[in-house]
Amino acid sequence: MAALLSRPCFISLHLPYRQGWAQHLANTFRFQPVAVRETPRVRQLALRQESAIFLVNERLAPASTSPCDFLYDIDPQPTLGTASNVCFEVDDVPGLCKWLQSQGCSLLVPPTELSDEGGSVTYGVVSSVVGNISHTLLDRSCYRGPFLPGFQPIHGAPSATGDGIKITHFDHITYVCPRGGARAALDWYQRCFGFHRFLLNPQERPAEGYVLGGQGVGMLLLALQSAQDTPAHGCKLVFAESLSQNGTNQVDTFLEQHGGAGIQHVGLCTTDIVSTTRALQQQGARFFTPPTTYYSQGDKAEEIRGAGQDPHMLAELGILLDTTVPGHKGWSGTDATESPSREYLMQIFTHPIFSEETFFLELIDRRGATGFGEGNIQALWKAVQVYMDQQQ
Ligand SMILES: O=C(O)C(=O)Cc1ccc(O)cc1
Repeated sequence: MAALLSRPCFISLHLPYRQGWAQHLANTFRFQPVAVRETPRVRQLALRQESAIFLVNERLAPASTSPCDFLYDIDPQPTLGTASNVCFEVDDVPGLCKWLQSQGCSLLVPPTELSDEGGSVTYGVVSSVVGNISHTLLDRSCYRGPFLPGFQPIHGAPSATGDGIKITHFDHITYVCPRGGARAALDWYQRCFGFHRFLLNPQERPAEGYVLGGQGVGMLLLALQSAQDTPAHGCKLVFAESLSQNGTNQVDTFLEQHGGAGIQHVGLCTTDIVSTTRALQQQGARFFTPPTTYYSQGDKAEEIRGAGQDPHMLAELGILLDTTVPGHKGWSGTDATESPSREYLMQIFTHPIFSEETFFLELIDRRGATGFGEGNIQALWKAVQVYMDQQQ
């Protein structure tokens, strides 16, 4: 009985003492604070934009917390900033927890029922096989309140509407796995949670995964999609593993500075990346800018124009674009501009959110393309390299 999981209900972030990132998420990214829970030791704030919800967990005192201080989550020791929990809605929390335990998974919080005037929910927390990641399994089918029992609603907070920011849902969650660990993680999520394999690129061989090589990128990517989701709206899980020899890339740096495997980034789906990026930059969000050669290499400008976008505008904002053609074996650099039915995607990546070079956010605007393009990942890795050199 593998679980049938739907789209994530929320992604939970843990901040070290006195790192007020919740304000940034609200003021800069225009996530709307919808509910709060405060105890003498912790504050938990739920912020939402359409169906994307972050639960931001803060410590209110430097003293160590107990594992049960955070409701619907557990405390991921040590205390560095981390995105460590993904909550999925499920139908039968006790049945699923029992089955996961029979598969050798550790149950961190047994099935627990909580209620208030809005109704009742049942949740449990299990640990993932990847790093410090845990999953809250939640049945809120009998709950009508604004967020979850135990939280106070926040009314009247400003919404993003009218700002040009258009974020609709979580598109994907990318995990960094230790070397040799991506395949085992993929198998675990398929077996335990019923996720389906998803090929990221027309060139990907299912047995090998999407291997990116050359020009400084050595990485293996494998991806899954939850069983109930459609390709257009499903949240994917992406497992990244470094294959590179020199150990100074984005994936190895994550492992080193995060103290092990975990969630590296969350892709936020936007329906208008140009207006969203412009608005976020005006609010002070910092994004990686690709090398200037990105827009002048080969026939990139032609490819961008062929997709109906303006190369100068994308270059000014730092937005990346990759094209594919349905049924065609290549991605960017192919003869995509000759096809009327091309599919493409645009992406941009924020600087790391915490003081370590670890977790970041991505904006992704999919125009029919469901995977990722190698050209964009190469541009990101180069931009990160320049950024890290400047930090030293
Ligand atoms: O392009 C994306 O959004 C991905 O999720 C692929 C990816 C994985 C790891 C990286 O360090 C950079 C890119």
